[in-house]
Amino acid sequence: MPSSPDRPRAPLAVTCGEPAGIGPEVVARARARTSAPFFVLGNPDHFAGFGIETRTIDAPADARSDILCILPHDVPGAAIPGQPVGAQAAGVISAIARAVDLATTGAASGIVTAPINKKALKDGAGFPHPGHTEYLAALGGDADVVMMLACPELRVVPATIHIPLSQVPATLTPATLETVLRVTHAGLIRDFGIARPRIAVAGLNPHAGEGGTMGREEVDWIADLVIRLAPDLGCFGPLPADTMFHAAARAGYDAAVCMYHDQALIPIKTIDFAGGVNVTLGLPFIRTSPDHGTAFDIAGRGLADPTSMVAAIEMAWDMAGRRG
Ligand SMILES: NC(=O)C1=CN([C@@H]2O[C@H](COP(=O)(O)OP(=O)(O)OC[C@H]3O[C@@H](n4cnc5c(N)ncnc54)[C@H](O)[C@@H]3O)[C@@H](O)[C@H]2O)C=CC1
Ligand SMILES: NCC(=O)COP(=O)(O)O
Repeated sequence: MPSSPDRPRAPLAVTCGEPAGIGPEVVARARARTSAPFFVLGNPDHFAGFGIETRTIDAPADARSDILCILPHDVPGAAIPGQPVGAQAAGVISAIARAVDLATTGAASGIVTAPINKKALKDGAGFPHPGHTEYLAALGGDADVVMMLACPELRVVPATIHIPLSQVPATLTPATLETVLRVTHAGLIRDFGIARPRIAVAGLNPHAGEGGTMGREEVDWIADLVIRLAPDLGCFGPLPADTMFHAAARAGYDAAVCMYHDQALIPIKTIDFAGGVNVTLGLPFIRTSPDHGTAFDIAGRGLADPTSMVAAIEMAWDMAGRRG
């Protein structure tokens, strides 16, 4: 059942992510750093040992904000830092689907995903998706979704996501870029409260092609598309990507739509790796995630910084409040 202004919001559903990674640690440590209500779906044993009091609950409505509440989910066996266990992969995946069900029925206000290791899920359970974003799009009825990474100084959207660089030019089409721009525009209004979003569009090629001398996509179609959509979507460009992320340039837009994964993610992870949040726009439910991955190199060593997980939880909670 969806929430409304006169009914208390349901807690957030946090997924356990890869047990061999830093997900359980950052979820546990996040509990002490935010008052937003959440529970985590996973194996309670995986959340012990972080010095955070835990409690197993029977239903989302039992979640409390002063204690780490765990709704048990079948992810069998011990968590071994840095070493994924094949038999756990199916549970990691089904926890995501269960969280989506809870959000869809209103038992959860939204979902926050702890990081998964894509290779571990492929090896362990044949996971066919390159990441959460694509899996959630499928669970959301093949929704047109957009990956946005956001921190206080910058929001970026990669128009193509988890594909080889060699496939980017063929995957980018006027139709796909138009969809990305429309979903981004709608998300900035709905979830970030920006009445008239300004969207900067990066070029694909060095110097945004420099008039066709370094690649033709910009002159062949990107510029025309951006001009056509500008009155509706407040977009402009294509801009040379190397000069659109310095502080003065960032002040001129609310989000930068980039052509491929690293063009978008390198600037934001450089500016604010600790505080960045990954949010999926276009889904019929709220989903955020920390910007980092499973970090096997530091798992189990007490070094994981929970700041991004805290920011992801608080962003999802704010969005839930905004949506009502
Ligand atoms: N939302 C998700 O499920 C995401 C999953 N991944 C997956 O994570 C796996 C590892 O990816 P990598 O590229 O190595 O990125 P990573 O983010 O896991 O690690 C990169 C570097 O940052 C450090 N680091 C990451 N998070 C940290 C934290 N909270 N505190 C302190 N240091 C931290 C790590 O120790 C490592 O040196 C891959 O399988 C990737 O696909 C990556 C990004 C997001
Ligand atoms: N590099 C971002 C990333 O891998 C996160 O992807 P997703 O699992 O949120 O789709």
